[in-house]
Amino acid sequence: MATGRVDVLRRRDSYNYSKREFESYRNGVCRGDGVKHKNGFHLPSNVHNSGGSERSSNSSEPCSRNGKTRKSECLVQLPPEKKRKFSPIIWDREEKQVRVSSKNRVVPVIPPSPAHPTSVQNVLFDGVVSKSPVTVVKSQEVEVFESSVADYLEGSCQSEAPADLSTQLHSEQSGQDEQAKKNMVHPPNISFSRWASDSDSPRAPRDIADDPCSSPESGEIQREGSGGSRTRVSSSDEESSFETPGEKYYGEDELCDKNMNIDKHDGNAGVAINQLYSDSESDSEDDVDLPKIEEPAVPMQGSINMLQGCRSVFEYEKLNKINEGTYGVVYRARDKKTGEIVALKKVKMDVDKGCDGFPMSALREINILLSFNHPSVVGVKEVVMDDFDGVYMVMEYMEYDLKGLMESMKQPFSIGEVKYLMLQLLNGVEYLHDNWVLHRDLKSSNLLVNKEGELKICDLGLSRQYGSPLKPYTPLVVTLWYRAPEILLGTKQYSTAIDMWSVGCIMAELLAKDALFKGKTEVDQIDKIFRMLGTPDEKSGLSKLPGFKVNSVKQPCYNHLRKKFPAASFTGSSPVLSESGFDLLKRLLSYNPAERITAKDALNHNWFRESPEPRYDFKPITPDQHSRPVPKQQAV
Ligand SMILES: Nc1ncnc2c1ncn2[C@@H]1O[C@H](COP(=O)(O)OP(=O)(O)OP(=O)(O)O)[C@@H](O)[C@H]1O
Repeated sequence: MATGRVDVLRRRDSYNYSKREFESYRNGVCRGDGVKHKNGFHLPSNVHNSGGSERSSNSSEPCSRNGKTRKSECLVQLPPEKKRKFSPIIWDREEKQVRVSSKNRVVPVIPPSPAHPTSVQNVLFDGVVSKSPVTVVKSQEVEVFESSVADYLEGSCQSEAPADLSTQLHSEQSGQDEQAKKNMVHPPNISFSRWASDSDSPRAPRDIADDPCSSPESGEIQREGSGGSRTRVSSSDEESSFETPGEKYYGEDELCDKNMNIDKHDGNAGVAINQLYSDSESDSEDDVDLPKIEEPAVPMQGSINMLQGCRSVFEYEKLNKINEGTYGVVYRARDKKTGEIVALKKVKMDVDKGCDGFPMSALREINILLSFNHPSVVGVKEVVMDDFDGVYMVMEYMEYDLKGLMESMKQPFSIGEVKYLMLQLLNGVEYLHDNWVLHRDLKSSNLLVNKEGELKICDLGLSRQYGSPLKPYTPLVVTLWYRAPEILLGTKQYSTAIDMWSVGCIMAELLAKDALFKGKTEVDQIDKIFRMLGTPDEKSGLSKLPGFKVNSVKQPCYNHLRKKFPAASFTGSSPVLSESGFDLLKRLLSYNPAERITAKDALNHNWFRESPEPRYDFKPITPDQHSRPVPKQQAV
């Protein structure tokens, strides 16, 4: 067995240990060793074992979720693994694999030989068979990804091609690229089959959700180019029901969207979204001469049966509009059959044209969220459509977003509450990063909280799998406040550290109930950062970046940050932060991306162990931020 595989297994075991605990807690599993935590996230060991205000893990606690007893969940459950629910990529150096598609096609996956260590044939996106040989010697991850994207781009979706894939992986530090590439050949703690199944068994048909069109690697989203604005319409009073066939409806944005869907896109949404559910016809050449494998009659547990196609949005009753972002309008709705309250995010069709006119951001978000499975990442249950090719993501409903929650609070969160929220956030970010996904738009309004106090990351429209080229944001659309200095200063190579900077900004915001750096322009933003954190020195690497020369503020490092978060406050006007807490904040806001703390290390930071301990019993007390009374005419 290759070293890489051993590392994988070791890592997987250690993950399952913590995951078992938190999943069992979340699912209300009645038995299990150790302390269970409300949102099932990884905890530092001595926090684990501490009692205090931690929520009870009493074994007699009824198994319940959302107040309903679920007998089945009282059984011992196998912990979900730290991987995607299904995978767009098969990486396996060990064994031959077959890929099964919805068309009963089987594509052999040829393991790379030492002579061809980077065979592209071992990487297949569903619906796209790798054809392009790759001869340049690069890290395996870079190569497989690059070839897949290239193949994808040869197909039906004309997305922007990556320009320089070889220099991206983990290489924020100039001069370390070579080492980074070497590391990537046998990366420590990185699986060669990160997304593949444990068993290396044939891929199940559910994998077809990861359609080539929906591949997050397949094109760069530039919000600034989208023409969309980031104006939010919060909890609009305007109510409108989903139009059923033969009915008329008058909701303003629905009318707009309807016209867009019909006139501008001519059904392309349907084409694109159906590609999430069934194999593309465009690769039909691969159907030839391939042996068939029976599809399992019953979909695997926890999976979504992608072969069924999209259900209709009319399965849901719209209750009210929650919010509107750049890429979607989010509604609160009720499942007509089960009565479950859900959030429906209607994809805006006019923001960016990715695949067949369907917004690439939405394809990415759908693809990633459908395949992800983590308590701190918002769950997407299914994708539904209306009669006008309007596409909706059906998500678990969350009563608050952190920004709105803070706005409704008179006092900032307590330190224990901040710790609990930070632990959940870090667990979610760790999961994204472990699955090679950069969120790239972490901010308080993209962190949802439910009435149980569970925090979940949402809005993965800008996210992408790293290893691909990443372009700097521009100030026009994406919120500046959480943007890492290296991006502001024009770096073209960035990685997970950009999310960690955002996490640092969020930590400060949670403590102070106010955003840390509220710049109006990119220059203003970087100026505010430098004034607060000091002028970066040579070692930070920032001074070499193109944008650095415009900044002339000279400040000693981190002094002002400490003033804002003092160790003690006699007036009570500033949020108090211990040495340890300040150390974590400083490391999150480290100028040098290579030195910026990772999610994993942050989770093990001493701050979470010291008193006061995280408030696991935290529940927001403000009324449901996203709900509205249901108008009579819409009642079931
Ligand atoms: N599952 C959910 N439950 C409740 N509210 C949600 C849910 N998902 C999103 N929202 C609300 O809708 C808002 C917008 O959602 P989201 O960020 O996904 O849309 P977007 O168009 O991608 O926004 P952005 O402009 O930030 O990119 C969120 O800030 C939140 O208030």
